[in-house]
Amino acid sequence: MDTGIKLEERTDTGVGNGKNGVNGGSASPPSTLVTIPPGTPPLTRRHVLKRPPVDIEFSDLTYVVPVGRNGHKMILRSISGLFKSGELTAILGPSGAGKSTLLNVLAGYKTQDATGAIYVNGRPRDMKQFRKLSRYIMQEDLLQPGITVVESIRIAADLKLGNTLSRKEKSETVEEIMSLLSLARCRNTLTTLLSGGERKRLSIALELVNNPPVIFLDEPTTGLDDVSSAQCITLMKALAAEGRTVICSIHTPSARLFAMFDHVYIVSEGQCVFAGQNQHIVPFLAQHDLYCPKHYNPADFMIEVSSGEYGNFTEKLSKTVDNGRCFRWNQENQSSSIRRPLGRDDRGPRKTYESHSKHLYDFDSSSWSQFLILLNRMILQHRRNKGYLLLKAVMFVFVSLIIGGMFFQMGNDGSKTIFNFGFCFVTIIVFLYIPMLPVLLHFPQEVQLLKREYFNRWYSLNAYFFAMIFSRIPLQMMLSTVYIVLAYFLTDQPMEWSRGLKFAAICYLIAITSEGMALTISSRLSIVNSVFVGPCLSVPLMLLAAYGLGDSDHIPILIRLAMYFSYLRYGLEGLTMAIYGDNRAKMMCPTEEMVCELREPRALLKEVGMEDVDYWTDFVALVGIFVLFKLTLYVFLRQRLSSRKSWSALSYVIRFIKSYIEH
Ligand SMILES: Nc1ncnc2c1ncn2[C@@H]1O[C@H](COP(=O)(O)OP(=O)(O)OP(=O)(O)O)[C@@H](O)[C@H]1O
Repeated sequence: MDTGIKLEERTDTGVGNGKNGVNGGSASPPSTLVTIPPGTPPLTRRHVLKRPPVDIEFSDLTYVVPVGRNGHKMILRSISGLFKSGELTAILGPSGAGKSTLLNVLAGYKTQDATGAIYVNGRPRDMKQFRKLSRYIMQEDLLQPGITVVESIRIAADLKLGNTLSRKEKSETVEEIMSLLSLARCRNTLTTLLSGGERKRLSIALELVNNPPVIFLDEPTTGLDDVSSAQCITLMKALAAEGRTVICSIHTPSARLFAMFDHVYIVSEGQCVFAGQNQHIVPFLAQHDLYCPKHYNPADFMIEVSSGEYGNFTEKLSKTVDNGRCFRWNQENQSSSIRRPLGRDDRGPRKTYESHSKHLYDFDSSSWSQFLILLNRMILQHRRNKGYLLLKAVMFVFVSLIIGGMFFQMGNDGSKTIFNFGFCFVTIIVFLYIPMLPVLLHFPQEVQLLKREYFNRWYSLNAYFFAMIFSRIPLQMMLSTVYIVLAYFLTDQPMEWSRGLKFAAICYLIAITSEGMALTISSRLSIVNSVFVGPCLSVPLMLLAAYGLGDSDHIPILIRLAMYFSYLRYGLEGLTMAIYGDNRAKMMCPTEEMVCELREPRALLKEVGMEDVDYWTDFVALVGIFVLFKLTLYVFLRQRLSSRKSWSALSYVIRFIKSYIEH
C-alpha cells in the first residue's frame, strides 16, 4: 500500500467563517457545571492580535504505518468530521483507538503516512499556512530545564511577539498570561520543580502568548487530579468561547468534565462511532438497544461500548454516523442536515488568511533576534546546570591527574619516548569519550523539545542550530583546558608556547568533533540506542587511529580509505607533530640508561611512520570533519523536523536502518 503524503494541500487557504469569534450558535447549551469564576480577566488580552476563526473539516482520513519490514497497520480508517471554531471538542475512545494519531494528523504533526483530505474553513489545508495558526500541546509536558516559569514565558514572548509590542507591553502580556493560568504563585520556580498541573498550565501558557486561533491538546488531563483537570478543561472552554477552535483528546473523563465539552468525537478501532453534542450520546446509543444505566457516566458507558464490552458495535455505530460525516447529533434539531457536504466552501465570499493578515503569522522576531534569545537561554541553562559543569570539570581534573601520574615527566625523557607517544594516544581517547557521552544521554531529550518548539513555530532551525553551536563550543573548550594544562605540565611536555598552543588546538578540535559526532548520532536515535551506538562507533575510530602505524605501505586500500574519515588519526598525528615536529631538539637521556634509541624526535616520527606528516594538514582535516559532522547534524535535524516529501527518501533510509537496530 502506498503510504506517501496524500493529504490535499494547496497554497490558497481559506478563512473566516462569518462568525465573529464567540461561541456563535454553538449548539451545546452552556453546562451548569462550567463555572468561570467572576472577575476572570478576558482571555483575549489587551496587547494581543485578533485572530480570525478557523473551522477544521476532514474527510476519508486514513493512517497506515509500516510495521516490521513488510507489514502495515491501519490506525485510522477513512474517518471524517468537522471541528468548529468557538467549540471545545473532545476526541474520546478506548486506549489504542487512534485518538492521538487523529490529533497528530489534524495538527500536521504526522502527515507522512496519512491519506485523505483536510479542509480549513472549507478550503484544502495549506500546511505552511495552517502551522502558523495552530498550536499543539503534547501529552508530555516537555519544558526547557534550568529556567523559571516567568523566564520561560518571557522567552516565549520575546520569540513569538518580536518587535510587534514594546518591552512594557510584552511584560504586561507575560503578567496577564501568568495570572490567567494561575502561575503567578510559582513565577520564580524552576520548570523542573513544578507540579503536574503547573507544568500543564505552563505548557498552555507558552503557546497562548501570541493568541493562536487553533489549539490541539493531547490528553491534557492525564496525570492531573480532579480539581486540576476541571481547572484545565474550564480554561480550555473559556479559550474556545472566545472563538478559538480547541480540540483535545481525552481518556475516560469524569461526568463533570464530560459535560463541559461542546462537541464530542468518539473513535473506536480507528473509526468514528459518534460525533455530536454530549447530551445526544445516551439517546443515540438507545437507538441501538444500548441503554446507559441511570446515574452512570455516559462517557464511561460509551467507552465500554466502544471497547466491545457489550458486543462488537463498532461497525454498526460507525455506519450510523457515516464514519463521522453525519451531522445530525451536532445540533439541537436532529431531523435535518443529515450529511455534511465536506470540504465544500459554501459560506460565501471571504478573505483569505493571506489577504487578512499574512505578516501576522510569519515569525515576528528576526532570525538574528531569535539567535540571540536562544543563545542567551542556552547560556543561562548551562550556567544554572552547575552540578553538571562541576562534575565535568572534576572528571577532567581526575582523568588528567591519573594520566599525568601514569606518564609523569616522560615528555622530555629520551628513554620513554614511545610511552610519551602513548600519552598522545590516551589524550585522543579522553577527548573522544568525555565530550561524547553526556551528549548521547542528553541530546535525544533536547531534540524532543526542539520538535515541540519548532513545530509550534517559536523559531527557525537556523537560529537554533547556530545558537547551539555558539553556546556549546566555548564551554567545551573551557572544560578541555583543565585537562590540557594539568596533563601537559605533569607529563613535562616541551615548554614552548607554539608547541603548547598547537597541542591545545588539536585537543579542542578533537573535543568539539567528538561532541559533533555525538550530536549527529543522538539527533536521530533514542537515548538507549544513542548510548549503544556512540561507543560502538568509537571502537573502529580508535583502531583506525592506531592501525598500521609505522607500516603504512601494507595497509589494505579499504582501511586506508576509512582512515581518511577517522578524525582520531588526524588528532593523533596532530598531537605527535605538535610535540615532536618542527625539528625539535634531542630529548634528554637519563644517566642510568645505556642507550636512548628514540631520544631524537625524528627517530620516533620515523618509527610511527609520521616523518612526512604536516601538522597543518591534520589541523585542516580535523576542521573539515568537524564541519562535516555539523552539516550532517543540520540535515538530520531538518529531516526530523520536516514533513516535506523531499525528505522522504532520507527518512526511509533512516527508518530501514532503525528497523534493524530496534528489532
Ligand atoms: N508508528 C506506529 N507503529 C505501529 N503502531 C502504532 C504506531 N503509532 C501508533 N500505533 C498504534 O496505533 C494505535 C493507536 O495509537 P494512538 O496513540 O493513536 O492511540 P490512543 O487512542 O491515543 O491511545 P491512548 O489513549 O492509549 O493514548 C495503537 O494500537 C498504537 O499501538
